Amino acid sequence: MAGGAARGRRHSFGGSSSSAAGASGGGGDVFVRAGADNEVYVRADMIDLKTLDMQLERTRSQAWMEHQRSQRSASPLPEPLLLEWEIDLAKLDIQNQIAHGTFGVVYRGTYDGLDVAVKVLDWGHNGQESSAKHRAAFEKEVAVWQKLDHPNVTKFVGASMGTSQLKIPKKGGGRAVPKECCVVVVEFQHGGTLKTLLYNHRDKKLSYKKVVHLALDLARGLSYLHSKRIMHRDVKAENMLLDRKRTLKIADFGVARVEAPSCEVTGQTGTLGYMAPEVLQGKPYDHKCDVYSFGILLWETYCCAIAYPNYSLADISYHVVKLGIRPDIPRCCPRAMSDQGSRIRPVTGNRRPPVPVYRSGLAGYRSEPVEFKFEFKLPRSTGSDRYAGRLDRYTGRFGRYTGRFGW
Ligand SMILES: Nc1ncnc2c1ncn2[C@@H]1O[C@H](COP(=O)(O)OP(=O)(O)OP(=O)(O)O)[C@@H](O)[C@H]1O
Repeated sequence: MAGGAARGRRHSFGGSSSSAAGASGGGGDVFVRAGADNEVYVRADMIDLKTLDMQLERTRSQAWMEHQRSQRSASPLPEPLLLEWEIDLAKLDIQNQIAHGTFGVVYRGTYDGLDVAVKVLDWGHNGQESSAKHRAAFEKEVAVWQKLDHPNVTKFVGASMGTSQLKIPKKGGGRAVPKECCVVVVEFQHGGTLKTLLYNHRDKKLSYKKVVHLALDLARGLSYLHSKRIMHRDVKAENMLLDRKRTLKIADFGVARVEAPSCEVTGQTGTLGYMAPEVLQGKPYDHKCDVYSFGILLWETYCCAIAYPNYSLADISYHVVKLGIRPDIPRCCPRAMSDQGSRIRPVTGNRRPPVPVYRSGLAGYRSEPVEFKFEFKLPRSTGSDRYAGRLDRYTGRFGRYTGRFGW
């Protein structure tokens, strides 16, 4: 009460205390009574302003905390914190189904207004152990993909590690939506897969210029991945998507691995025809296995055909590993792409002349290990030396594949 009075009348004190009468205490008293109504005043010279300010501050902060607490209890549950890559399901609109993958369904949709492909993963009901394994693989895929940013790599938008709140329209048909599903959202690519493009050109082949553009896109994308120490391990036509301008984008990091420095991995991962001999044999391998697959895919892109159609694992292993057979390069292939004569050298140490393997065809294939360099120049007709220059630069990085690659 006294404090309140003190605050309320502080300004009126002025020099009035000297005229105050009827002091209630000795010279040290703070309070004085004055006037007929015995009003209580405070002696200005005795007020400890510092303590008063501290008290005031304490009261104010208590009131503020009280206010915050009441606000919190009035509002609904706090928003859960989203991880860096976690999608906000409220912004996801799933539309029609576009494909069935091995472990789920791919839908088209939008995320926050962006055209996206939504991969809803379903690992079946093969027991908790298998599901945990797949989940761990999925987490790895997300961890690899979310950090990537390159024009030739499909852009990762986000993921959800397990949700029961997906709204999937029934009309698409297909499998029932699993109760708890993991979801990957990536930028939608409007041009379909490279596999479809090659199939559509099985009769009328792609122009050479287009082949080189696609090869460059793939080379740049792979080179970027390798610079981040990532092996894709499943380079194949199905996993290459095209945008509206037919720029190639590497997709599907399901089996991609981050390569530990100076470390090789084992395990047969990939797709038969694209697997490097060392992978087929179950030997240790590193990022060079992608270079081998790149070569096979380059051949497929040029020929608009499948490298080893209808081969079983046993057939491919026998032909590729034991006989050292590789796809035959057509004679019509421009020398700039096919003639690796000056680039293929035995790495056995003896300086024999370069081996123009492709000319002799499969019958004359030399099986000694060769150093293969993807180095081709555009012919003048394409009117662009720029690409040749870039490709040369890229070649430097890719030029160390020393498997049995005998074009
Ligand atoms: N970003 C995308 N834009 C457009 N279509 C896509 C996209 N991602 C995937 N698809 C389509 O979905 C198909 C399957 O996708 P994806 O290969 O990622 O699934 P998957 O389950 O990993 O399949 P698999 O393991 O059999 O290779 C692709 O072939 C393509 O047609």
